[in-house]
Amino acid sequence: MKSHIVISKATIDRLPLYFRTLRHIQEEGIEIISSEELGRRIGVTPEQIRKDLASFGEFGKKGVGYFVRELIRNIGEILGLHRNWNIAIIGIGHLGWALANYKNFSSLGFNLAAIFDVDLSKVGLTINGVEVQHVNSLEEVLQQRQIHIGVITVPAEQAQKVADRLVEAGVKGIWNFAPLRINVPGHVRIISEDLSVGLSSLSYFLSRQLSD
Ligand SMILES: NC(=O)c1ccc[n+]([C@@H]2O[C@H](COP(=O)([O-])OP(=O)(O)OC[C@H]3O[C@@H](n4cnc5c(N)ncnc54)[C@H](O)[C@@H]3O)[C@@H](O)[C@H]2O)c1
Repeated sequence: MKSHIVISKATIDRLPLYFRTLRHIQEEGIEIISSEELGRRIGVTPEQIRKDLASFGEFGKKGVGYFVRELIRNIGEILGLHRNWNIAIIGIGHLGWALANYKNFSSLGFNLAAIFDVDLSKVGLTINGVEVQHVNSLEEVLQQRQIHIGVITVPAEQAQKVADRLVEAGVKGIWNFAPLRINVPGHVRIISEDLSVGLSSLSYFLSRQLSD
């Protein structure tokens, strides 16, 4: 990778899209793909793809295209997906349950290694091969199982407290679904998802259409 170049967040956000699309292309048995065809499938311009990939090195062959297998490997390495990340889900309610059962995470190298909840009626259940443990044992289990990423799916009022415990236990990445801003120290990376953002954007565009 070209270390002196600052990569924009927009570029990094597009890489998983390239990765996912290339994997579908590979499943179709296609070995070489042009940036035009890749762009058509993803809905971005070929120039954008070439520019994004050029930030990380030289991929593809002029006049030939990208070698699909090689590009999947390269993008996977850029995204760190060649490592295996152990993840823990905290809060196995509606959303936690859905995430725990999402099979695609494991194909990307994310290993669901622990699940916690405070509700005794859920403790002891097995979900996607992982036993739900009481949140009281969070620190001990996180250390034993070398958890890298904590997924927060508890009610908002519990989320900061859970995040503090994750940080204290040594987790370096947090994927937060609770609808509030969570504070973490600088060495911890946090990504917050807000599903209402997508719906609100749709609402914005539909409102414009209706008032035209
Ligand atoms: N359901 C959705 O579609 C959705 C979408 C976006 C965001 N969210 C957010 O995700 C979070 C979870 O939503 P949900 O619908 O799954 O809620 P839920 O009430 O169904 O589940 C929450 C779970 O967290 C557990 N819990 C509570 N306190 C805990 C603690 N201190 N430690 C461990 N577990 C604890 C509860 O026992 C329960 O099992 C909320 O913050 C919600 O706002 C939900």
